[in-house]
Amino acid sequence: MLYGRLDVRRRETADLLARVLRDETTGTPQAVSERDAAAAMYSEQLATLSAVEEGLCFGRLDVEPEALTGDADPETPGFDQETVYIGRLGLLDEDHDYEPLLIDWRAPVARPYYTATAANPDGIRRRRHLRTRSRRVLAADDEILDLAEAAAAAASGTQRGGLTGEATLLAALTAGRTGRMGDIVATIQSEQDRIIRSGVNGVLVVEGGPGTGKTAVALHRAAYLLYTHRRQLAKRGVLVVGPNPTFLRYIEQVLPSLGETSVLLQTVGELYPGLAAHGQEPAVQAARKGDLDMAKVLAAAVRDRQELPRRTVRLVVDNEPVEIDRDLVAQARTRARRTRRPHNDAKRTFVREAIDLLARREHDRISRQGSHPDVADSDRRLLDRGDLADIRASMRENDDLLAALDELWPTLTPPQLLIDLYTDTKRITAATRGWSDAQRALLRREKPPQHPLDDTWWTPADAVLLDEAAELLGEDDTAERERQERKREADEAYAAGVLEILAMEEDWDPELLRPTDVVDASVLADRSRESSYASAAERAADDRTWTFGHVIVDEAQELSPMAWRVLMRRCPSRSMTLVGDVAQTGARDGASSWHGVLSPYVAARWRRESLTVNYRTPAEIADVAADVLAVIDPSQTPPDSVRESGVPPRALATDEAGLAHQVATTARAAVDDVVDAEGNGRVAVLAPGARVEPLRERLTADGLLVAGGPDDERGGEDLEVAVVLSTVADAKGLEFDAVVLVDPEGMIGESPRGLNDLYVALTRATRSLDVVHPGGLPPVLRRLAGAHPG
Ligand SMILES: Nc1ncnc2c1ncn2[C@@H]1O[C@H](COP(=O)(O)OP(=O)(O)OP(=O)(O)O)[C@@H](O)[C@H]1O
Repeated sequence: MLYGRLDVRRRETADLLARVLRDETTGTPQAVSERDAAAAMYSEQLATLSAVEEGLCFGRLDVEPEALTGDADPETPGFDQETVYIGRLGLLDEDHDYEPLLIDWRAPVARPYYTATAANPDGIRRRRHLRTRSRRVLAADDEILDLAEAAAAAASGTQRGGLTGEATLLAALTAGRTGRMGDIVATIQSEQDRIIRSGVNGVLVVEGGPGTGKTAVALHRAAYLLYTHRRQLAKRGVLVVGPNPTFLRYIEQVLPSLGETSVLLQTVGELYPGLAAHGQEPAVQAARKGDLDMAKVLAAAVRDRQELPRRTVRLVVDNEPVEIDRDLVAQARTRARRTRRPHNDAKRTFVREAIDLLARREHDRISRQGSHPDVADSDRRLLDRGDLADIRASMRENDDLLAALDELWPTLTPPQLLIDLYTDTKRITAATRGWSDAQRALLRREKPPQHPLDDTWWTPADAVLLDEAAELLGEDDTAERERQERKREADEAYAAGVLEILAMEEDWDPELLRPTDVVDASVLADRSRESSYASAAERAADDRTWTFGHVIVDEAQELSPMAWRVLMRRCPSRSMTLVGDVAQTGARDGASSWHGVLSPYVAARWRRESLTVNYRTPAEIADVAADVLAVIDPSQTPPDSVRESGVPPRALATDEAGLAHQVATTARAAVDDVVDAEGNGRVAVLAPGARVEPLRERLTADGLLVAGGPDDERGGEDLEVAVVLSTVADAKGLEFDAVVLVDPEGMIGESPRGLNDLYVALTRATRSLDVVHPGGLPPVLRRLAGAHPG
């Protein structure tokens, strides 16, 4: 019945869209704009309706009749129903007084589906979990929320305490991985739900060990916030920042599958518009560029470009000699700097002041000449020419003079500033007072990029510096902004009219997707700007000064202090969700404490939530990881694994000569073990950086790896193949059915945070773990040796 209803909705929306697109307009800009706005809206609705096909309805709540008399808000759909069905979106029954047929998982009435327990049933008698594939029900699991029955079930071993919908949850957790993260709407657990629905304001830090669902929770929180605070957030959009392109590919389908499109996913390297920086550099170098000190260095680098001439510059303007000397430039420079405006903006002051000073000098000189008693009357016309305003005007039009001033205070773009700095030792020295030569050498680059925004030349740390440089350089776009603001106001007034007409014209389904629910006048006006129907997310991607309604940072422990500075600029409201695990920090300049990261921006005003259950790693593997955590930070408690796999992790000893062979054999066995006939199941070979390329050759030759990456512009690893070979840094946040971990000793030795890397590598597997070690087994992994001596 629900799918039938969904089909009707889709048909209706498709018809409306078709009608709008067919519509003959009068051809006036307004009519075109009106049609395009309606078309964009229907397309968006259609996308949402298509996205919910799989798992449309996944739960049912039976409410105690007496609980219905509570003081629930009568506006809330389903508040007075004894049975409610929970699903991916809300559907109403138009023929029966708009009774809710399906309740959106984010609506308040759906909440007990995730939080009710036998001890605290929240008015719920029974909770049913439906497992479906396509339009077929595969299984239904019931939970009776009654203490006595729960105790009996626990005693008989059929139900374990603390988990909601255990059978459905375990089915989800043990399913073979596809290389893309899926949503968890059907099985969100109580501690996760609390975080997902936490208030939108302020900074929320979510901590939890590996596999506790931090990423899943962060993405569902984005969907929840957009649903609950649509008006506030749809317009500004939500930004999700992830650690690398591979990770973004891994998660990019989750939000669209929840019907959300106003979310922009970016890596740090993409924060500067027009650039997807993925150049490589050593960790020490990235750390140096990520230090907060770089803000001062860049400011100094900009000041260094506001030069004093070494020698007096001599020019001829209007047949008169003009001299630009140090004193004059110094004066003009001081005045320009005093404006405290960005460099390119302050340039106008510099040029105006310099010309003014030159003109005065010239004026004085001419006046002196003109009043000399020996000057013949015929030459007194010089005095007329000595009119100050005239002198200024002709100087302002003199190309040579302007070029000379331009050299002293050049207009700069952010890439130019950085390229000029990196490629010139003298400039580096001038900007880095107090640095050692070794530190300075970390900024030096030999060759400039072919193209100013070459993605492979710039590194993610550079992208952050480009943003900082853009702040310091600025652009003088005041006039342009004013023009746009005026146009926006006019567009908004117009859009309000369009909406009114749309609302009157159609017999709108009074559900979630009435036009006025999806867009308001300002959103519509935004969309119709320059006939571009880009979503807030798309427009935000092109605009460095865009500020978001909410910012979510995943693997937040990896961000450098400079990157935090940029993100805080993108979110002046400080409505943020930061998820991470300090024990997994791999970056040298990453966070070792949240307090250190946040206090410069929000002082002590942030709240913390924790996740404690590990949904990914089976207990056998988690125990090995826990030994490593105990060395990294003994004060941390490892999360509890939700299940055992029955497959003990193995250590496989080899030597240098036999390493590649051992890795290939182990990976092949893992593929046979975990990849099923439908192609589900993924294997990762995780190795220290230096071993990746030699292994790639071998695994490709053996037919285990396919050459070539994904063919979209984001880059990163292709995750939809059976075997992935990667460093730990690139596997951050990902998961695989089986992991072959190569050379743990090498991994530990590779960086000062090598143990953290080992910890991350150990916690990627949902089923099996094999550790191939060419040298001895590191003491921290002795548990593996115990299980498999030798
Ligand atoms: N409530 C849930 N129902 C079903 N699956 C879940 C649930 N919570 C988490 N998972 C699954 O557990 C796995 C780990 O989740 P996720 O990647 O979000 O963890 P994480 O805390 O971000 O891990 P890491 O710190 O290692 O990146 C994912 O496959 C996720 O889908």
